[in-house]
Amino acid sequence: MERLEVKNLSFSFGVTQVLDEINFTLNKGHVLSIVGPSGGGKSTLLKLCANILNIEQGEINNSFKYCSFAFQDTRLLPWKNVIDNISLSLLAKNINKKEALLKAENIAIKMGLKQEDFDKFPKDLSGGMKQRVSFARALVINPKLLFLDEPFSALDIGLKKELQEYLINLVENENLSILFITHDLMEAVKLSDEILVLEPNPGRVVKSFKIDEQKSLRDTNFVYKTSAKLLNNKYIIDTFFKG
Ligand SMILES: Nc1ncnc2c1ncn2[C@@H]1O[C@H](COP(=O)(O)OP(=O)(O)OP(=O)(O)O)[C@@H](O)[C@H]1O
Repeated sequence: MERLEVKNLSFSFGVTQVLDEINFTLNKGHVLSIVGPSGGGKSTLLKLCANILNIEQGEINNSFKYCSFAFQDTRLLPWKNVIDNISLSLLAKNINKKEALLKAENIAIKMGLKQEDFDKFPKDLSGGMKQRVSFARALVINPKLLFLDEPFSALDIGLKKELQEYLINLVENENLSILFITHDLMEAVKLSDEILVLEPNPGRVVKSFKIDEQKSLRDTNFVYKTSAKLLNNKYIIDTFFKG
């Protein structure tokens, strides 16, 4: 079965150790969140898993066939319009231009973009629209593993809910797997099968929580209650409030 396996992973920037002996496994069709305070090494961990940074110590085995990313900072190419930004990853896979454009348009519509937006450049898009484009670009290749780094942080609650529900549908019905980095416990509770708490200086996993409730049934009440319970947990208190 496809999986992402992280074994004894440690990492330093120069003399500063950022991650210390991280271990976890993300299985197919599961969502694993890493939560922790700012500067704790969450983004570094995700970049190592996504092969954006080189591993120094430890091991990462990723057997998922197609992986893609969405970050808080959408990193759209400013000189390309909406559809060209989305279709780029397809063209990189040698899919012919006509088919790539059609696929890009289809996913753009699914992500709530309108035909009149297709020719716009990133500078003419709102933050929410840019994030829709970023998700479309990530999903157009039909990834099996999605790396998400705080992609909902700057979004209004309506768009956040819409994109989260879209992802939950892909996880539950198409076995999408997600490695999700966030400092928002409620987001993690809404989406995850498992939440790892990353204590900073250096980043170490100090606690893991499993959530069994079916994701599509996690309403606001469930998310509030579960988050409130976690906020009373010693490890969460120590990591977020005493760190
Ligand atoms: N390229 C870099 N060079 C040197 N130090 C870095 C670099 N990137 C990150 N760091 C440092 O590594 C530590 C962890 O940063 P990282 O961005 O991984 O944390 P984070 O938990 O994702 O934080 P946030 O939630 O604020 O994004 C921080 O002290 C940061 O200053």
